[in-house]
Order: sequence, then C-alpha cells, then structure tokens
Amino acid sequence: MRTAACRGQQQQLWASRGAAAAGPRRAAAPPLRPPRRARPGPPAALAVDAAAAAAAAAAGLAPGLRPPVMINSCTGRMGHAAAEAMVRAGLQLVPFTLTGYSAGVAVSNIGVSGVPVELVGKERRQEAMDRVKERYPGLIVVDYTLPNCVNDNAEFYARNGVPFVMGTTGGDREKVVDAAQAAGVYAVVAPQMGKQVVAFQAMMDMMADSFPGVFSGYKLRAVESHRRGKPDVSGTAKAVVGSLKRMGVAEFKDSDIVKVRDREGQLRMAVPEEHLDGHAFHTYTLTSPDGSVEFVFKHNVVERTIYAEGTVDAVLFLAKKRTEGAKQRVYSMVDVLLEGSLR
Ligand SMILES: NC(=O)C1=CN([C@@H]2O[C@H](COP(=O)(O)OP(=O)(O)OC[C@H]3O[C@@H](n4cnc5c(N)ncnc54)[C@H](OP(=O)(O)O)[C@@H]3O)[C@@H](O)[C@H]2O)C=CC1
Ligand SMILES: O=C(O)C1=N[C@H](C(=O)O)C[C@H](O)C1
Repeated sequence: MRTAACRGQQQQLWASRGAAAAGPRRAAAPPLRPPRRARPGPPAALAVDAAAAAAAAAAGLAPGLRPPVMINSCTGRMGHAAAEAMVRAGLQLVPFTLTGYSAGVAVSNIGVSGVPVELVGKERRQEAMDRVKERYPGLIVVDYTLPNCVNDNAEFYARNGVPFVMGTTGGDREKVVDAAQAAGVYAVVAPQMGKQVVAFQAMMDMMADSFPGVFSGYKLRAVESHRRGKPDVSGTAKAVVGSLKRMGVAEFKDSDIVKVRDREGQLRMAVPEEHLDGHAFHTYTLTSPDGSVEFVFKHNVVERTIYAEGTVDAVLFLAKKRTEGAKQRVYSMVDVLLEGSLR
C-alpha cells in the first residue's frame, strides 16, 4: 500500500516535472551518494522476512536467494507500483533509480514504502550502474519507462550484463530480445505482467495454434483505453490481435486498434472516474461476415497491483533461471506462467 507520504513525494515530483516544461529546473545535480539501506523496526523486519521466505519458496529458490532489484523508474506510475510490490515481497529494493532527465532534478530522492530512492539522471547512469553492480551482487533490473527509450535501456542493461525484466511497451521488440540474446543475459520481455491477462493471452495463442483460420472472414474491432498520457497503443492488444489474425480475421493492422485516451470516451466505456489515471480496458469484438454471429472478449483492469505482483514473479523466475544456468536466456510472461512461476 503506498503511504500518503510517498504519494505526496511522487505528486511533488510529477508537479515539478510539469513545471519544468514551462521553465528551467533546479540546476544542481544531487551527489551520487552511497546507497542507504532502510532500517525497518523489528516487527516490520519480521514481516518482510516472512514475505521474502514465502516468495522465495514459491519460486523454488533457496532461502538466501532474494535478488536485489533496481527499478527504472520509481518516478513513474508503474515503476513505483512495482517497487512497492518488491518491498512487500521482502526483496531488496536498490535505492537508486534512473530517470529520463539529464540535468539536475528538482526532487533528488523519492520514498518507496519507506526506502529512500535516489534519482539518477541519464548522464550518470553508467557511474550508478557500476556502483550498483558492485554493491548488489545478484542484481536484477526491472524497466517500466517509456516506449521511446525501451531499446536504449535494453542495450544498456545488456551491455552491463545484468538480467532484466522489460515491462515497458513499445520500441522495437525484436531488438530488445536480440540485445539480451547477444549479450547472453537473462530477460523476461512482456507487455503484460498480470497473471490472469497473461493466461488469456496464452489461451488466444493456443487457440490460434489449434484452430488457425477458425475466424476466417470475421471482422475485428479492437478498442483499448488507458490513462490519458500513455503514448503508444496497448502492447497487450497488439499481442492478442496477433493471435486473432492467425485465427483468420479479415485484414487488420495494429493501427486499426482504437486507442481511447480522452476522459469523455473513457467514462462512456464505464471506466470508473477515480481510475482514469490507472486503468487498462480492452474489448475485442468479432463479427461473422453475414452479421449473424458475434464474439466479444473483454479484459478490464483498474489500478496496477496485478502487474506489480506479476513483476515480482518475473524477477524470482529470472533469479531461478540464472541459478540453474538455464540455456534459454529470453522469456515471455507466458513462459513464466507455463512454468507455474506466477504465484
Ligand atoms: N508490462 C505490463 O504489465 C505493464 C506495462 N506498462 C508499461 O510501462 C510503461 C510505463 O508506464 P507508466 O508507469 O504508466 O508511465 P509513466 O509515464 O508514469 O512512467 C514512465 C517513467 O519513465 C521514466 N523515464 C523516461 N525516460 C527514461 C529513461 N530514459 N530512463 C529512465 N527512466 C525514464 C520517467 O521518469 P522521469 O520523468 O523521471 O524521466 C517516468 O517517470 C509503459 O510502457 C506502460 O505501457 C504499464 C503497466 C503494466
Ligand atoms: O500503460 C499501461 O497502463 C499498461 N500497459 C500495458 C500495455 O500497453 O499493454 C499493459 C496494460 O495494458 C497496462
């Protein structure tokens, strides 16, 4: 659960970013301080230990195998939610996070569930990564940033030899996979981390394998709604549409997916007003050529807990693969699900 204090800090950060568009930001870059560890009191520590042991056991990990996790970026909505989930699960949150800003930042440190996390601007990311790798052996990185830096970030992690979970959508997906493969780093690359949605995605894929062309000639209408600022078309919708195309739907391009980002449109789709800033509604409607048959598949999610919890599973899965020295390096969330690694 995000505390009021954390929310306040993050809102202050977002507000300062908004202000930055209109004027210069504070110039002084914060020093790259040595990591500070959160010191929970005894009852919290016990609770965290129990959660960590349970999470590690669920992932089939030895009790000591709880990887430290660096999340980029804890300044974002999804990164922050994932970071909170890591802390809830008792994993060690690395107290540094990358940000897209290269100059000094108005807010240099944000809190995630009581862990102070220092913001690292782009120009110091290698310096920070060197320090983080040295101080946090067994590091795993999680990326929830933006489509325009997906490839640069994946190459950065690959170059540094750190396993990563790429939850960010967009960019050139093949290049993300290639970067990890070429460097031999373990990675989970998936536009969707929510267990039940991943199962739906897998089911559609299996249906396409078993019944290719079953919807031949059917017309598809795909509509997705996300928070106003999401720049790209839903990565999940693209994956599901890919399966539907294999089932034979009439000519359909990713650009035909209807992207709803306006408040009125979202309210018309029954997105609860309090979740306009955190929802993912998807509807796929298939209509037979003569209009006599209709199929509607729908998955509607509010908030981000479902993805945050799935991200913990992906991290534990990667830690396990690395320990086993698995030959396969790059995985999807469907692989994680098929292996029974989603708690
Ligand atoms: N796989 C899944 O299940 C899910 C995936 N997502 C995806 O996660 C991504 C993030 O979504 P959301 O959190 O809502 O977006 P936000 O805009 O809230 O967060 C994105 C963050 O990325 C940071 N950022 C931008 N550029 C860089 C960079 N070069 N290096 C490091 N950090 C950077 C920004 O930080 P700053 O302002 O400090 O630069 C910003 O805070 C999207 O692609 C979304 O679709 C979302 C939910 C679930
Ligand atoms: O940005 C989001 O919020 C989400 N993004 C992912 C996507 O694009 O598929 C997953 C989910 O829809 C939430």
